[in-house]
Amino acid sequence: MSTPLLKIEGIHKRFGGLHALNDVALSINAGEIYGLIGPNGAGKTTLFNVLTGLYQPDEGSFTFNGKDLFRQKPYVVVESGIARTFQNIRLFANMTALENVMVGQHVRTSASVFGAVFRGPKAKAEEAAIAARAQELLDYVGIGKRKDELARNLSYGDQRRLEIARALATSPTLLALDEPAAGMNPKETDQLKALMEKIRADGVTILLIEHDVKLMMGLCDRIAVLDYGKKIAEGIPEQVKNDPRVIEAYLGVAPE
Ligand SMILES: Nc1ncnc2c1ncn2[C@@H]1O[C@H](COP(=O)(O)OP(=O)(O)OP(=O)(O)O)[C@@H](O)[C@H]1O
Repeated sequence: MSTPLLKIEGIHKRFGGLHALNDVALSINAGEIYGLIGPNGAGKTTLFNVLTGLYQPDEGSFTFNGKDLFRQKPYVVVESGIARTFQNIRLFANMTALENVMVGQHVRTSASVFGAVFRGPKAKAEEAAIAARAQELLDYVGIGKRKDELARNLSYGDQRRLEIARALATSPTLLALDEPAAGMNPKETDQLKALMEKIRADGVTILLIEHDVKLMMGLCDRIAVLDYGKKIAEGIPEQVKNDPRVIEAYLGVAPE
């Protein structure tokens, strides 16, 4: 079997007396769309925060693309090829859509601050290339015509697309999306599903948290279920949907 792209084992994260992640293990293969579901407070976002360096896990191991990322800083995680979006949209509200994506690219560019301030030919050429790439990414997610709009004036669905474009600007190998369909209407959700399928077809692996179970069942190759910080099930959507532990976790009662 090939080595997984991302592998975590024995991850624990405690907040005081609360055991938010309890011995969580999972591995994600390159090219997968891997879903993470579970009731409110199950630990999904905490796991994202651990995987992106925002939270330091107490125990465990974490490798990505052959590199040890256990307890690494967020910028190291991004440089290693993991990008994310947030459950609560975190855009620069008073910057344009284009500028938001340009900011996302700085992790992969080389011009120094000195060069940017004095705007030598190298800095100017690099800035033009960054703007062109940002425009490409806006086109890619379907909001190219809105490039000059301030982020705060975009519709909710377009803001979510812009967050994805900004994350893609770091040229990730794995894109982690925290509830990207939250607040979307059915049409926007369908468009988002198509966008995620396109991103995967273009070679980016996707890790996805989402409460929209129908979307998850139709989109994910595999799904893991968290409940009270523990992984209680993992498998293809059909298996997970019919797993008695999952039904109990969601409904609060054991199935008949
Ligand atoms: N920084 C923190 N300090 C203290 N407790 C936290 C912190 N972050 C998360 N928690 C707690 O950890 C538990 C897991 O929360 P988390 O946000 O990971 O759940 P979730 O599965 O993403 O939930 P939701 O679906 O509601 O977003 C919750 O009880 C939450 O209150």
